[in-house]
Amino acid sequence: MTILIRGGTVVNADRVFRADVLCDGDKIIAVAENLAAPAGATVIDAGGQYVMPGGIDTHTHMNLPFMGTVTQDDFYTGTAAGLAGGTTTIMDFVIPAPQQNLIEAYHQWRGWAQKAAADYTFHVAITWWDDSVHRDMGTLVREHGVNSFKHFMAYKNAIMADDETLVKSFRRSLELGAIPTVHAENGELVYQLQQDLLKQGLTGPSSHPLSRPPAVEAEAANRAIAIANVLNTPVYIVHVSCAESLEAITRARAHGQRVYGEALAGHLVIDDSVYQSPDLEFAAGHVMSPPFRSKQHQTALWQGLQGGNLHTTATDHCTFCAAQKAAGKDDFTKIPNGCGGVEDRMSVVWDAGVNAGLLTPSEFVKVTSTNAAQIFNMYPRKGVIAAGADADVVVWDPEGSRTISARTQHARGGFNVFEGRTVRGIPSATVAAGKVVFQNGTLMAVEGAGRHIDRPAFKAASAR
Ligand SMILES: NC(=O)NCCC(=O)O
Ligand SMILES: [Zn+2]
Ligand SMILES: [Zn+2]
Repeated sequence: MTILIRGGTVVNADRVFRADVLCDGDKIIAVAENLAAPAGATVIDAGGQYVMPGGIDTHTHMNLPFMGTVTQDDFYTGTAAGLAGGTTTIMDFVIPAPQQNLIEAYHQWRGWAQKAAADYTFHVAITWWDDSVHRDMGTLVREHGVNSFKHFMAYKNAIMADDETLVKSFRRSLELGAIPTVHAENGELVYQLQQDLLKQGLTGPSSHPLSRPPAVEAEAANRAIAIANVLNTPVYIVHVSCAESLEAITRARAHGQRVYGEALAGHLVIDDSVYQSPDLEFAAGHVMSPPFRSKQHQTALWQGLQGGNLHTTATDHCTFCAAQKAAGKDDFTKIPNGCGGVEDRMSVVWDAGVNAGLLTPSEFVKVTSTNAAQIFNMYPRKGVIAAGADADVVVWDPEGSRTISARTQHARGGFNVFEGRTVRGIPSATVAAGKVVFQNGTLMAVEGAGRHIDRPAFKAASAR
């Protein structure tokens, strides 16, 4: 398929310029003014609109078995929803059960992802440690295109990585040229605070944020950063939600440490008042970890994105329906943690960031696509509008608007944390791997069209 996107303004992370964009097969082949349409080409008129690299959501959980249940969105429905919102690549997580062989888990997730409508790639979680994990990390990096490993510092008695695992895995990641990433919350503290709250009879969702205050997150962020500093590894902190974690990142970066931070669209615009709702289904629908915080923390996160101490935006898309959330109706610790957003991130960040004057269009591209591609070694295949890059392109209508609702979303779960929010700035067309997959409100996602994106190590793997 040949596609000419004509008359738009290309927005890359480094500059904004008038150009047409010609795609052939799954690649962009030319970016220049006044390109002629080849015979048979599909022409998209982008007059007055922006033409940007497809969004990369660095943090999703499709088809995730978690807390005794499985997320509502699988790799097809979740990636299709992303395409409707301008996200053309997701970075999902292989999360082996404790003692599960890493390679077996990797193939399990690859099997589930066969359905994906958009490109995908995997971080692999290190949830336990022995010699086979050390060995299999090498195999994943050398043979399976994995260059990032995830560590849950929370979820005690489940997938939590202790300090021994963190140290050994960070060291192994360095050896392999992979980047360690962390969910930074002190799992022991969370567990003890949860038990205290339950003993006091505080069993509802309003206890969820009380069991995970900012200091719990900051302790883990500081610990991960300290371990990375001693071992001389980079580290990427997922879903940074509070000022204290951001301060830890900022301080480390000021001392020359290579620390990266991710902000979630939800944490940027939703505050913790949601947990006080008398509608317990609504409050439980917002239970995710780390929890939504006060407005002061939202302001700090925006400053982090503006100042370059936070680098990516993601969603942690992890959808559970009301019936699943009801597993915790008598005990908030049993509410499956997770919220959606893959369909909404680009518009939410544009509306609350660019329209509010907090981000320029180029900064928007940086934090929704380019930085992710660079940090996780997919650049310049992804993250830029340039000849040779993948034909993942969003035609962005800065004046188009929509009101977000679970009633009209493509994602499953029947709930949306952005419910009722009207956003200005929406995709008028999404091109993924050289195919028009969304145009003027119509989704044309194809099950199975997504591809696994191999991400090479950051330096040649040793012969070990
Ligand atoms: N974030 C969340 O609450 N659920 C998904 C798993 C995780 O990322 O911690
Ligand atoms: Zn997490
Ligand atoms: Zn997550």
